[in-house]
Amino acid sequence: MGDSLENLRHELEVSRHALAEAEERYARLNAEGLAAADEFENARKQIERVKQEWMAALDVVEAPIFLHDRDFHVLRCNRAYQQCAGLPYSEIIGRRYFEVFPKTHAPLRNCLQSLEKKIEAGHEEEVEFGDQVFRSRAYTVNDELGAYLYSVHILEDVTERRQAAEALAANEKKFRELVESLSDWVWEVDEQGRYTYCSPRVKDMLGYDPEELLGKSPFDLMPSAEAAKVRDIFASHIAARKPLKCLENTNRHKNGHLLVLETSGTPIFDADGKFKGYRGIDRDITDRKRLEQELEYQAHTDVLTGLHNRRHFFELAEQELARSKRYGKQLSLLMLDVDQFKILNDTYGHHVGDLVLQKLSQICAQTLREIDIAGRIGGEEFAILLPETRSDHAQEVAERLRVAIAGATVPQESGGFPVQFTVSIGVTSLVAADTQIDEMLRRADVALYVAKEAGRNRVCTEEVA
Ligand SMILES: Nc1nc2c(ncn2[C@@H]2O[C@H](COP(=O)(O)OP(=O)(O)OP(=O)(O)O)[C@@H](O)[C@H]2O)c(=O)[nH]1
Repeated sequence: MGDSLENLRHELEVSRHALAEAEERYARLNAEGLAAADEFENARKQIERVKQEWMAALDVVEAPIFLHDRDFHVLRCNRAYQQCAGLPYSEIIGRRYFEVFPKTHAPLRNCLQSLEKKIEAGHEEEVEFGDQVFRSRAYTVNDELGAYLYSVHILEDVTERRQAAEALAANEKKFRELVESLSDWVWEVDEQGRYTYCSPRVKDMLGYDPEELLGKSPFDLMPSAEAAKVRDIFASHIAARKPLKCLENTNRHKNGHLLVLETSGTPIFDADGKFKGYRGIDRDITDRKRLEQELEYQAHTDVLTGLHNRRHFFELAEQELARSKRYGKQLSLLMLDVDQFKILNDTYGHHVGDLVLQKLSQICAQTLREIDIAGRIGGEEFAILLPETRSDHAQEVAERLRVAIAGATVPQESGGFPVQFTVSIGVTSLVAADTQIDEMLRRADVALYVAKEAGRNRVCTEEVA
C-alpha cells in the first residue's frame, strides 16, 4: 500500500513536472506564435505594398504588359494593356490573352518558345493588330529551383517605326531605281576622295564594275598628265568645300581608249557639320566634245584651204596685236595675193584655181612657224601674222614664201603641162601708234598694191616713218 502511495506520489510529482513543462512550453509557443503571426502580417502587407508599387510602375509604362500562367490566362496587366484591349482590369483577368489582346486566336510563337524552355526569353516577334504593329517580347519567370511561376509579356507599339522604316525603304528603292536608270554615273567619295559608292552605269562608261573602283580615286582613272592638271582644280574646290560644277576631265576606259567626262558634285556633311566627302555625277561628253570641236573647227576654218577663215583670223590677230603691245614685242604682217588669178581661172578653169589656192596654203603651212597665224581673208587674198618678228626678218620670210610659191605647180585636169603661179606680198610691222589690226592691214595692202604695180611676183614693204 505504502509502496503504491509512494508510486502514486511519484507519478503525481512526474505529472506535475510534465504539466509545468507543458505550461512553460505552451507559454513559450504561444509567445512565438503571436510573434510569427505579426511577422506574417507584416510580410503580407509588405508584399501587398510592393505589388501595388509594381503595378503602379507598370501602369506608367506606355507598352502593354501582362503576366499569364502556363495556360495563357492573364494574371495581371497594366493600364496600357487594358486600353489596348478596350476592357477593364476585372474583365481581363483570368481570360486567355489571345482572346483579349492581341486577338491572335492562338498563343504567340515567342510565348510558346519561352514556355517550352528552349530559351529564357522568346525571340522578338512582330504582331499585326488592326492598323497597329506590336513588337512582342515574352519571358518565363521561374523560382530558385527552376519551377515555372508565370510568364511576362511586353507588347511595344512599333507602328510608326515600321511605317517610317517602310517609307525609308521605299525611298531608298526609288532613289536606287532612279540612280540606276540615269545615263550618268552616280558616285560618292569620302573625305580622302576615295570612291565609296559607284552606280552600275560606270561599267558602261569606263568598263569597270562598281566594286573595282571602291577605294580608288578619280585621278587613278586619268592619264597622269591629265590627273596632274585636274588635281589642282579639284583640290581647290574641295579645300573650299565648294560644289563641283561641270568640270571636264579626260579619263581612260578600262580597255584603253580615252573619253571626256563632265564631273559635278556637292560636298556631304554629317549631322555635326563635319565634312564627309562629295556626292555627284559624271557624264560622258566625249561625243559632245568631238562635235563641239568639229563645229569650232568649221566655224574657224576656211573649207578650201584649211587656213583660218577671215573672221577667226581677225580675232586671233587682234589678240596677238594686244599681246605684242602689252609685252613690247615685235609683230609683222604679210598680205599675199595671187597674181593674175582671174586669167589663171579663165585659162585653166576654176578647179585649177582652187588647186592653186590649196597649194599656196600648203606652202604657207610648211614654210611658217607654229606660232605664225595664216588666214584666207578674201578670194585669193591671204594675211599672215608673224609674232615676235621684226620688219627685216618678215621681209625674208615673205621672200622665202614668194620663191617657194613661184617654184610650185598644180596639175591640169586635161593632163597638160603643170600650172605655175606667183604671188605678190606686202609687208608691214607694228608701230607704237597702231591700236587695231586694221591699221596694219591697210599698210600691208598699200605695200601689196605697190608690189602689183611694180610688176607682181615681188615683196614690197610699207614702212612707217
Ligand atoms: N578658183 C577660185 N577662184 C577664186 C576664188 N575666190 C576668188 N576667185 C577668183 O579670183 C579672182 C580675183 O581676180 P582679181 O581680184 O581681178 O585679181 P587678179 O586676177 O588676181 O589680178 P591681180 O590681183 O591684179 O594680180 C576672181 O576671178 C575670182 O573669181 C576661189 O575660191 N577659187
